Amino acid sequence: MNPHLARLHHIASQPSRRIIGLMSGTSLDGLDVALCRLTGHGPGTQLELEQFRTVPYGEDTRARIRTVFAREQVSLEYLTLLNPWLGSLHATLVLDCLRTWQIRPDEVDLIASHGQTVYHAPQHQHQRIEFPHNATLQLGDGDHVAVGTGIITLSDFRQKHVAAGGEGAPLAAYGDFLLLSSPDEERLLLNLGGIANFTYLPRAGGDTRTAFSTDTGPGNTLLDATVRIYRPGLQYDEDGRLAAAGRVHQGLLSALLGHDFFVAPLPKTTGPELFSPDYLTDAQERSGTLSLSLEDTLATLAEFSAMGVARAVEAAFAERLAPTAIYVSGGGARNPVLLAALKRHLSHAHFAPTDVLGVPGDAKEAILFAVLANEAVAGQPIAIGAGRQRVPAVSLGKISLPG
Ligand SMILES: Nc1ncnc2c1ncn2[C@@H]1O[C@H](COP(=O)(O)OP(=O)(O)OP(=O)(O)O)[C@@H](O)[C@H]1O
Ligand SMILES: CC(=O)N[C@H]1[C@@H]2OC[C@@H](O2)[C@@H](O)[C@@H]1O[C@H](C)C(=O)O
Repeated sequence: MNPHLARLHHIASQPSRRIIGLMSGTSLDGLDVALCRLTGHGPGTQLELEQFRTVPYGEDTRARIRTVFAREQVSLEYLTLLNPWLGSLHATLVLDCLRTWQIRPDEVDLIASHGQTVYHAPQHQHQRIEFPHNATLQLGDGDHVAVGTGIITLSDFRQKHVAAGGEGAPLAAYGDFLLLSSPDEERLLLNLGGIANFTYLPRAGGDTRTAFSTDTGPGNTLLDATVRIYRPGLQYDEDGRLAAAGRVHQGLLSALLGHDFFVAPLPKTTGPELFSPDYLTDAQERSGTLSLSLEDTLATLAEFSAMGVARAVEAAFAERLAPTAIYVSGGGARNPVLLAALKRHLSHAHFAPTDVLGVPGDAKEAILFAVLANEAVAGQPIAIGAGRQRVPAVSLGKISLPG
């Protein structure tokens, strides 16, 4: 037997595994590295987060990714070159973290690498009739991560979801369901990243077919892009200070909300391909607000993100009361203007950070991929959401051997 397959077999048969989850999200702020000890599998999975770090990307890395990120037209050569480069970069960053944590690579069982989404194309967004299916593309090839670190690597988690009829996202439902279901309450887990999404979890032991996750629209992506355009050098509106000094412009807000995405059935996904600076410019033109101040524009965009979340919650729970327990993660949880708007629109709910559930918000998505890898090698296809469209019961991820 191939010794790497023998090692994988051994890892899969152990009661617990040490897995590094890697996530690089749409905000391009850096690589999240979560060293997890996962015991068991399925709904009994236990998580111990041993270490976590976000390794910030340098300006050069961000610029390379932005050369292709969410763009319809790019150089095919550049894309081809970026794929192994990112994989090797991620391998190097993992080795740097392991050195800092004084852990040898052979003390880690698996890496679960999300890669970098560079283009997300659900059918409702690309609308090309010659391609009647969903598609999504993540770069940072798993073979490069495996060979570069010497650690068996699972990657490219989204393709199986698409192959089985999903949009390739959000995958959060699977990990949230395994780690965060509670017998005491039904929950919403709200992630405010570049794109905002939430997972609905019924009470543990309840009807698992009702669990699902959905994107709701922009989280921070338009806020960040606008700050970068008006204030080059700034990456985002720290603590929402600029937005707090502005006022919501109702005309611009209506124009922003006037897209079919906000009335499309749940679950649904989106990305910065749609919610780009052009989307804002178009709404500004239609509402005659091209010369609105930066502060008022940001205040309106924060309101827009919050209303996207509120509309999706209303749509999901049109016929009954929405869960009152909402746990928040993602960088947008640090934006007080966004949070205040959410609390206004979802006034029935109690908000708390996911940290109170033992899962630090900043690490949650990286942990999610470690959980998916754990299921792929030691578990079963994850059967949730069978009552909802596009939540396939599959195990996710491709396996790269280091030699
Ligand atoms: N102190 C802060 N004040 C305001 N906003 C903040 C603060 N800290 C982080 N953010 C916002 O959070 C963003 C990063 O969020 P996060 O890391 O959750 O995104 P991501 O994981 O890349 O996105 P996605 O989940 O869509 O892939 C920043 O770009 C910024 O907009
Ligand atoms: C295609 C893609 O990378 N989507 C991301 C993105 O970031 C947030 C939101 O849009 C979510 O749908 C997804 O990530 C999380 C981890 C998910 O799949 O659940």
